[in-house]
Amino acid sequence: MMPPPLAVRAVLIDLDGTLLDTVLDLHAAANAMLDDLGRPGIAVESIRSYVGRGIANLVKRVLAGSMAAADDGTPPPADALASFKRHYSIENGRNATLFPGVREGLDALQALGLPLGVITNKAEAFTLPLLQRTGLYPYFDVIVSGDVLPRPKPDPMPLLWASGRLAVSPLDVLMIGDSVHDFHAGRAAGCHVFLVPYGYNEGRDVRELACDGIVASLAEAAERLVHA
Ligand SMILES: O=C(O)COP(=O)(O)O
Ligand SMILES: [Mg+2]
Repeated sequence: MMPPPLAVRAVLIDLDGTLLDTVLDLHAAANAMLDDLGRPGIAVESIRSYVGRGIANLVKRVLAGSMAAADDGTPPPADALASFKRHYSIENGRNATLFPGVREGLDALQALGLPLGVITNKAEAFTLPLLQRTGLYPYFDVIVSGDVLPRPKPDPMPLLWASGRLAVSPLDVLMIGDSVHDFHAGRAAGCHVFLVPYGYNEGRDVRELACDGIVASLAEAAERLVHA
């Protein structure tokens, strides 16, 4: 049986793994960087699990071949990071695709009169061109990238800031994401949280997380909402 509809005043949505499948572009940039460094390439499946904590952490994980490389608090080597950024600025959006139900879902959310935002850990220099190239940019009233505030997801700061920009209480906001970072950021901000099972989540199953709903698509998320 369907749960009763959730009443909200705004919806914030994660980018990589929720709106767009960006893993092929990230994979191409990672392999071009490894080639610059004279190192062998990496499998696309590794990239899929390494996405989610921003580009500096992605580069560290690619160089180390390990998820844990993101946790040591050091920056990545400057030459590797510069190479990745140079290649990603060319690859960004080339092979990125909307997940099924994204456009229908965004149209339905707009039809409900809900303001929409993007909350991503991707750097702003890549977020804005990507949203423009994929035609999603006009849907959003606020876009918060990973490098525009002192603390990115899983900190609640980007969600609290976006809620303020939209002049709504975070308690009336739904965060839709694909990962444990979206879940923790949403919970800490006091937002409702829906998760999609088709994204990246660092290789783990989002069903392990006690969120307010697992939705197969953004279209299904929209069906479960009403405007408060
Ligand atoms: O880690 C990244 O670069 C972006 O990830 P996000 O859009 O899922 O926050
Ligand atoms: Mg994501």
